Amino acid sequence: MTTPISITRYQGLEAIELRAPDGARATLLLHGAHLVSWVPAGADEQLYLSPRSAFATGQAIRGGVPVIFPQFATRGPLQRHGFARGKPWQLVSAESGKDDALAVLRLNDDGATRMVWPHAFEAEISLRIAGRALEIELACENQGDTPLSFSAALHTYLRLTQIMSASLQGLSGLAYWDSTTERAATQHEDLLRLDGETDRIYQDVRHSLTLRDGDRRLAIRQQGFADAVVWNPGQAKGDALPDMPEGGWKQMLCVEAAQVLKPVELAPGESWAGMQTLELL
Ligand SMILES: O=P(O)(O)OC[C@H]1O[C@@H](O)[C@H](O)[C@@H](O)[C@@H]1O
Repeated sequence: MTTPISITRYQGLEAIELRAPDGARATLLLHGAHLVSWVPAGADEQLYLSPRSAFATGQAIRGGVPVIFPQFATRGPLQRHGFARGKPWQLVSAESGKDDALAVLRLNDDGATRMVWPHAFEAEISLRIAGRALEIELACENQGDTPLSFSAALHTYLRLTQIMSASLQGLSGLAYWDSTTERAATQHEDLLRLDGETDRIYQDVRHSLTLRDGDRRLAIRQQGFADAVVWNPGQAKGDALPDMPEGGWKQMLCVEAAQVLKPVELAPGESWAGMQTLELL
C-alpha cells in the first residue's frame, strides 16, 4: 500500500517532505530537484545546508544536493554548472510505501533552455529513502532528432562535524584532475584528509568511498557516473563565498557522483542514467 505525499513549502519554495515508515526523512525541493535534507532512521541530518543560502527561483542553493546538468562548472558556454539547478522541476510522483518513500521529478526542455542548449530532452530525478540509505538517480533521454552531449553531477554536500580529523577513504590508486593546480595526478594515500582547498575530479571510480568523521561512517557509492568530484573551498575561498557563513567550509565536504571528463553522448531516442547511494553505517 502506498500513500501519496502532497506538496508543502520549505523556505517559501515548493517541497516534498518524504517520510519512510521506519522514520527516515528527506526534503526535496521542486526548484532544481534539490534535496536539502536527509535524516536516516534513528540518526541526525547528514547533509550540509548553508544558513546563508538564497532560496529563490533561478538561484543556486548552497548545500544539499544540487543537480548539475547539462554542463559541469565552466567547462562549456552555459552558465556555471548548467541550468538545471535553477529551474522549476515537475512533480511526477511522491509516495511513502510499506518500507520506503519515493519521489520522481522531471525537467523538459523549454523555450529558455533551447535558446542556450538547442536540444529536446527529458531529465528525471528519482529519490528513494529507506532506513539508513538514500538513493538518488539522474536520468536523461534525448527526445530530439540530433545527437546531444552533456555533463552532469549530483553535487552532494555532506555535513562534517570534525573537519580536522575527517577523511575520505577509497580513492587510493585513482587518477584525478586537480582543478586548483590544473594538473593531472594520482592519489597514493588511502585516506584523503582536508587541509586546505581541495577540488579534484577522480576518474573511473568503481568502488565504494567512506566518509570518516569522528565515529560516523558514511558509505558513498555510485553507478553510471564514472567520476567523483571532491570539493572543499578551504578557508580563503570558503569565507569569500557570499552565501556561506564564516567557517561554514569546516562543516561540509562535497563528494559528487559526476560524469565530467568524458561527457555522455546520446543519439536520438537514447537514454542514460547514473545513481549515487549514501548509507550511514
Ligand atoms: O559555487 P558553485 O557554482 O556552486 O560551485 C561550487 C564548486 O563546485 C565544484 O563541483 C567545483 O569542482 C568547484 O570548482 C566549484 O567551486
